[in-house]
Amino acid sequence: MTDVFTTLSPEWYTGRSGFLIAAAVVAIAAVTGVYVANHLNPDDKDAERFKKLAKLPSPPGAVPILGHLLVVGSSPHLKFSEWGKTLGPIFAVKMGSSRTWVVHNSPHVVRDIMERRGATFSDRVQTHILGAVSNNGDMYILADNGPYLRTWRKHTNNTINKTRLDKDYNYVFKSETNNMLLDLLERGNAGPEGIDPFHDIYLYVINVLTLIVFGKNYKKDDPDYQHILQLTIDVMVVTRNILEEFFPFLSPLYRGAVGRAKELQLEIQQLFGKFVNEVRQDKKEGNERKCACNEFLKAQETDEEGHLYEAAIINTCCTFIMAGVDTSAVVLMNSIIMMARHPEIQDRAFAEIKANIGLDRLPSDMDEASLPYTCAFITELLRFRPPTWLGIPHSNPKDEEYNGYHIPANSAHVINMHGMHFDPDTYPDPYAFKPERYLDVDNSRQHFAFGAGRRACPGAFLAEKSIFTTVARLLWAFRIEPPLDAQGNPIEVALPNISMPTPTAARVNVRFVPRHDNVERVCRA
Ligand code: HEM
Repeated sequence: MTDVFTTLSPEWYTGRSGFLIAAAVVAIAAVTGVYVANHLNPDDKDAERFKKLAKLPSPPGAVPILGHLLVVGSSPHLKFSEWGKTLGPIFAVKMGSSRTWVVHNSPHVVRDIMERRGATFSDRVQTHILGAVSNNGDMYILADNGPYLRTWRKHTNNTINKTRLDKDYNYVFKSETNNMLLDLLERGNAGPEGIDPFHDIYLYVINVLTLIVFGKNYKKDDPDYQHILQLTIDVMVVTRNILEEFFPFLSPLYRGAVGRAKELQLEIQQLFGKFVNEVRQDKKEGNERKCACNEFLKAQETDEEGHLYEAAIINTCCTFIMAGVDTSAVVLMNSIIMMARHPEIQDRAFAEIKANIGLDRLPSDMDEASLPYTCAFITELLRFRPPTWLGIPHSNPKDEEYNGYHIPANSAHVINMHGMHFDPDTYPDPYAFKPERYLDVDNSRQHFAFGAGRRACPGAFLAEKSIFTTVARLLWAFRIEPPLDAQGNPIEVALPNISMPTPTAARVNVRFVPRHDNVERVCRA
């Protein structure tokens, strides 16, 4: 905006017209100023207001160009939690030369900003790499808030809400866990060194998702399965490249990564396009598959808004798989690690399962209400080691005010799960793994693993159902024990690493020792 009072600076008027003119001009300006202030572009008025607001507290140590990057280091969540102790529940850091990052360090800030003001704080942070890999937001996980996102969140909810999952997809969790248990029964206790269940877990989570999305599952050596697994890893690697976000002025240096992201998008369109076509073909031939993709194709026939175009369907199907595979696999691997480290927790959970379900059938997700300790184990797992410590940043397209602070336009908002999940006021003895902390407390906000507000994970029900079924069945079938050294002594299974902001699934060896003789019979029944 042109600032009336800057235009009327002394240099401007004294040099040319003398004090009389100056006085007249000032008088006119005063009147005009009132008029202009009342009729300014609202954005300009806002800009004035925002200038007067306090700046968010910020830690020391920022330097030109790099901002706080050097002091933040490679474990930002750990540093944010440390800073939160002195800076309070919300503060700002400068990550590189670009936007302000706003750290949400307390549940009430997340509630006030992301939940109550979801209409304003629900864009995503955009970079060329993210734009390329997502086909400019066709993968709606990376799209800004708007009609496209709303349409796809609506279709997601219609397809994988709790009722639909219970009604249409229960068989998926049951059959896929059975396959995994039988495989582990065969290989899991063959030698003292145990086995690494990484591929069993990935096969399970990918099959759960491909069955729900495309009505199709795979064997480990199927080339399509291998391709999905590889793409999941490649997309994860390319989207982790966030230096472009921190130093946008170096954009020529990122061409290689943007090119790679475009290649991956092409690969996604080919592979997932093939899957979508198979579903379409079956539909044409009257063999409609019961799957999310088929529902999207049906909705496409009556789509008036134009958001269900081919690339959108392909990328949404792919998003379900990309968003759900690693996250669920990390949680399941962590569940195995925590079981191996805590025989007393396993024994208590098994006792609960045996008493309430018995050994003649497998537990299912319908048993949640009668297995509170098993549920508490999973909740504690999501508090103690969520698959990401900072979630996916939200953004606000315009300048905003919060509690007297100015939140600059295009800020990136992160939920610092680490700070909140280890807050001793909410979770006494926070670094201890204690499922029982959830048994007597009515704590509806138990963790932030699934994010918050309008962008909160729409796959949370699916993930919870899948994780509960798997964990309850592993506990029912096996005692998970650490591997043994040459002398037959147990080798401690390491805790999942806490230093990575987005950890990958841990690689560990454990032994799956059958708890009873019914495992094979019941799994094959
Ligand atoms: C333990 C498993 C999972 C965890 C911990 C998890 C966590 C998250 C988090 C933190 C976000 C970002 C939320 C935010 O911005 O506030 C998210 C978004 C998302 N998740 Fe999940 N997720 C899991 C499994 C799944 C599954 C199985 C699906 C499959 C449908 C899925 C689909 C999505 C999608 C589509 C989004 C983007 C939502 C949007 O941008 O509006 N997630 N998830």
